[in-house]
Amino acid sequence: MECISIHTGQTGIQWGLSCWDLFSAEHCLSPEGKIRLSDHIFSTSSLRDFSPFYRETEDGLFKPRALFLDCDDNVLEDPMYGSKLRRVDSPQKVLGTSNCASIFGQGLGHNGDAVLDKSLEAVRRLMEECESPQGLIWYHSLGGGTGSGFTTLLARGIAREYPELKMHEFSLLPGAELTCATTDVYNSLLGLHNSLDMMGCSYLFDSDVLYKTCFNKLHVNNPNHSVLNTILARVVADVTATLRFPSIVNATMEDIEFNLLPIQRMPFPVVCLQPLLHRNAECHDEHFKDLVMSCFERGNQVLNCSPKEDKIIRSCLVLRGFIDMEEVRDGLNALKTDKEFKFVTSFSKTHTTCLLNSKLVDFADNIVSVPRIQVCSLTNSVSISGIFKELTRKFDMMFQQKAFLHWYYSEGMEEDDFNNARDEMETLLVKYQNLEK
Ligand SMILES: Nc1nc2c(ncn2[C@@H]2O[C@H](COP(=O)(O)OP(=O)(O)OP(=O)(O)O)[C@@H](O)[C@H]2O)c(=O)[nH]1
Repeated sequence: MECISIHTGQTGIQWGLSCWDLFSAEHCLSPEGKIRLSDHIFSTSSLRDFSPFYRETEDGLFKPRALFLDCDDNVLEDPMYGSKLRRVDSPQKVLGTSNCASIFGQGLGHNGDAVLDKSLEAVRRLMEECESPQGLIWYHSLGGGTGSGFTTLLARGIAREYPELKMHEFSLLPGAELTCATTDVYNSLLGLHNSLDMMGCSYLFDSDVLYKTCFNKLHVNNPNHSVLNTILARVVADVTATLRFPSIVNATMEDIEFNLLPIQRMPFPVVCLQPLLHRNAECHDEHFKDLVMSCFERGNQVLNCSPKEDKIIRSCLVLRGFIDMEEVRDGLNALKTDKEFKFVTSFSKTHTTCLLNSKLVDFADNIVSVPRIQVCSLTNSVSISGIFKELTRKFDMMFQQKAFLHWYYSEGMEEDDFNNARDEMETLLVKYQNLEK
């Protein structure tokens, strides 16, 4: 069951390139796609593990089932990401000539249109190489015009042609620390409207929270995009591990939706990865029980929320590395008996767990330590509604002033597009409110 990854806009491409560095290391592949036999003998992965995320070429190389799409080609100018993107096969990348100036309307409108046909063609080519495609996994920023607007345009086009495909996404919410456009707020809300319409599962990340994680936990004083992307790659590698390696739980995109997201149009689990330490930090061999409990603490999340403080709809833990079963039993018992967890009991009373005996590895440019065991929690919790409330508040402030709307209207968008996105967000907030009662 193959998954095709689609990386849109500068963030989507750069973050994606970091992810593929790590995926390749975990699957014992060289950057060119050759199997590293020496690594492979000692790893727990087998050749059959490649097929969901890699296609085999006629000359025996394993290449990512991935597309790198942008309305401009600025990423080529970046010394590190530019050289990595040049190595990607031409049919797997489509780069236009003008960026969307952080306007959703430009990605949805003429700039997006300019690269739409070639992008759809590239999707068709990758689909033809799949035996049993299950879906698409998107990577993008919600703040950028391409990441929000073009993602929406292309997702609609693909859904028309392949309505049976599942769609999941990794989306970066804008932050103030590393450049931020005033139109970010509109783009994010309009982009989230697309998430509600199209995505079966949407993992959100907050740039500012990641930035603070760098300062406070990794002690990196001046984190650039490359640093943030290696952290994001570590998290994504764990979230996708059940799709990439043999797993009993969450082995398909459909399983993930079934296990984690029982309510329609509420596709937002909160992700947390533990431990997350700088690679040069003194590494304590942490006990599984402590790692699991720390997954629910506010300061360890990738979003500014705390899944434990509000009701949990469903929750799932992905455990990786070499895990002692005694340790696991101990940890899961502590979790089960912790009275602080509040569940929406019509959906769940406890956490689901999947164990993956896949080896944790180092990769190029990585700044995070590689521990013996790693825990990633995926929690569908009411606590994420605080993020949407804050975004809506900022949106309302700008929209009431009609600030910057002419940049969107000149691309053919209308007031109703904004009203509809805002109404959908209100419906979502009410649904969360009702669950908390
Ligand atoms: N984490 C991370 N953030 C990035 C990266 N590149 C840009 N950003 C941030 O993403 C936001 C803008 O999104 P981009 O991805 O640059 O925009 P885009 O989707 O290409 O859209 P346009 O530039 O409007 O065409 C800004 O807040 C940037 O600081 C990256 O590689 N990693």
